[in-house]
Amino acid sequence: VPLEHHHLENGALLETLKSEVGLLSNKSEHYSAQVRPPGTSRQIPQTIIIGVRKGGTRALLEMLDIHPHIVVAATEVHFFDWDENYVKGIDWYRSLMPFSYENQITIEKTPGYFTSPQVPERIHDMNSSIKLLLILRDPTERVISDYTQVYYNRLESHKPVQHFEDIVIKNGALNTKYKAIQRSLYDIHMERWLKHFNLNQIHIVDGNTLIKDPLPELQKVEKFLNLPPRILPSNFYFNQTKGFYCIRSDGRERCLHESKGRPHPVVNNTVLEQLHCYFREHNKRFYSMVNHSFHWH
Ligand SMILES: Nc1ncnc2c1ncn2[C@@H]1O[C@H](COP(=O)(O)OS(=O)(=O)O)[C@@H](OP(=O)(O)O)[C@H]1O
Repeated sequence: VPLEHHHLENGALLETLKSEVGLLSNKSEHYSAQVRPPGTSRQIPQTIIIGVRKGGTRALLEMLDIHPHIVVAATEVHFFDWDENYVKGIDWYRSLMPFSYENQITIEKTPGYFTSPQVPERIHDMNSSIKLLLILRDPTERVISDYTQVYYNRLESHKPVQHFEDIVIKNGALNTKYKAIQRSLYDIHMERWLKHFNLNQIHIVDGNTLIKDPLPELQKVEKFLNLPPRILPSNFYFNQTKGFYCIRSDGRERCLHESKGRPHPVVNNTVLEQLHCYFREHNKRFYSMVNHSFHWH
C-alpha cells in the first residue's frame, strides 16, 4: 500500500474519490458517510486492543496508526461489552470500521473489554485465532489515573467530587470494592482471558515503558503482528509542555488530547503503601500467569 493511501481520510485522496459516493449499497454506508476508495473494504478487526482502561490504550492505537499496514477505528466501539451493541450483530460491528486495503490490518480499541466478564468468549466466538493487545501499567498508578478521569468528568458535569483518600479508605481499611481497584486486579481478569485464548495470542504492552520510550514497545507489537518494521524514531518527539511524547507522521505533528496525561493528585504515602501491599500478591500471580515480570510496586 502506498504510504499516501494510508490515511484514507486525507483531503486530496478524498477529493479524487468523491465519485465513489453513492456506489455503496451495503448498509455500512448508513453508519458512516465515509467515501470508499477503490480496492478497499471494511474489515472486521484482526487485532483488538482489549484494555486496560487508563493503561495507555489511546496512545498505543494512535502510535500504531503510523504504520502503513494498519488502519484504526476512530472511536471506542463497545461491541463486545455492551449488550445493546452486541445484539446488533457482526455486520454492524464491521460497518464501524474504516476502509482498508487487503494487506492492511484493522485495529479497534475498547479499554473496557479486558475487565468485562462476557467479552473473552464473545471475541473467541468471532475469531478464535485473533491476536489481542493488552496494555498495562502499574496497578496503583492505574487506580489514580482512573480516579483522576472520573474526578474531571464529575467536575465538568457539576457533580460533587471526593478526595482520593476518602474513596479508597473506608473505616480505616482499604475499600477493595472500589471499582478502580477491582479493575487493577490484572490476575483475576487475565485468568478469564486464558480460559479462551492461548497466552501467545495476547501480547502485553508495558504502558509505563510506552510513556517513557514508545518506540521499542511499538517494535515489539510490529513483530507480534508480523508486520515489517515501519515505525521509526523520527515518528516521535518529546513535547516539553505536555510532558509526553507526541507523534510526527504524514507531515503532521500531534499530541494526544488534553485529557490524556493529566496531572495526578498527590496521594498520602500510607494510602499508597496500602495499595502497593494489596496489589503485590495479585501482581506476583499475574507475572507467573504470563511468564513475565513487570516490576510494579
Ligand atoms: N504519549 C502519550 N501522551 C499522553 N498520554 C499518554 C501517552 N502515552 C501514554 N499515555 C498515558 O495514557 C493514559 C490514558 O490511557 P487510556 O488512553 O488507555 O485511557 S482511556 O481508558 O482510554 O480513558 C494517560 O493517563 P493519565 O496520565 O492518567 O492521563 C497517560 O499517562
